[in-house]
Amino acid sequence: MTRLSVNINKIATLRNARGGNNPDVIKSALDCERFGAQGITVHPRPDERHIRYDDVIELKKVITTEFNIEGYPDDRYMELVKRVKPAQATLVPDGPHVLTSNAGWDTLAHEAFLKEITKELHEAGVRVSIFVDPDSKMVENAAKIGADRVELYTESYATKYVENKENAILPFKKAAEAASKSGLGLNAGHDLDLDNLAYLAKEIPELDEVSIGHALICDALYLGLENTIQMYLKQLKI
Ligand SMILES: CC(=O)[C@@H](O)[C@H](O)COP(=O)(O)O
Ligand SMILES: NCC(=O)COP(=O)(O)O
Repeated sequence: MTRLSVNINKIATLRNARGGNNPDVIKSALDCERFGAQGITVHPRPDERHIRYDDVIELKKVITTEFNIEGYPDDRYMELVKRVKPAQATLVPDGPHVLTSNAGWDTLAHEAFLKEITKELHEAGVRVSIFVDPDSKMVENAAKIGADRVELYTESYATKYVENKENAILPFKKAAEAASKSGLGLNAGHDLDLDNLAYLAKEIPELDEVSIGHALICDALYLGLENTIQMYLKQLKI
């Protein structure tokens, strides 16, 4: 069954808005776990506009489910991940000033760089997932690089789902097949929500994990966090 990792970036966005500690990011992570989340995801960005590098260090001390740290593998990210040793590092090609993640890696063009980074993370005992668009060539080359998993960037699925879900899922099914043939584990994320999640999980049963933040935290404002996590988990039961 597909596991749900809750991305808590947006809780930190809210906290940072007032400069205090409300909502408490650490408590929120523990509550997500208590309510059934099977992992916690964070994506510290260089400007620390939501999750701060210090949050990541504190979170690691208390989290008991899988900890996933996403980010561009610059020196600061690598130092943090090697120190914290999460279950998984998800490598994302974001420039420092992007509003949010907006593309997957070109694993051919950046093969040598990603190979070196993957090797360093493996030496630190961290599982490596590479964020890619649903493109079989990019997936296959992630396997050549030595990654353990790929995370499929689902923004295009979420956008197209509204018009035509059968078309929206097609490239993702092909990419999932390429991952499976290449011996890679499979994650997915970005803009997944209560409308589009169940269909993704049903059509791609080999999906190991989804990481969901923005929509889940927005829904939680209306529905309450415990109730929201139960509803997401229900979407994953196929
Ligand atoms: C890697 C990815 O898919 C992103 O969704 C990211 O984790 C979210 O980052 P922000 O919370 O900064 O938009
Ligand atoms: N890897 C995707 C993620 O962590 C959350 O993306 P989103 O749900 O905030 O779009």
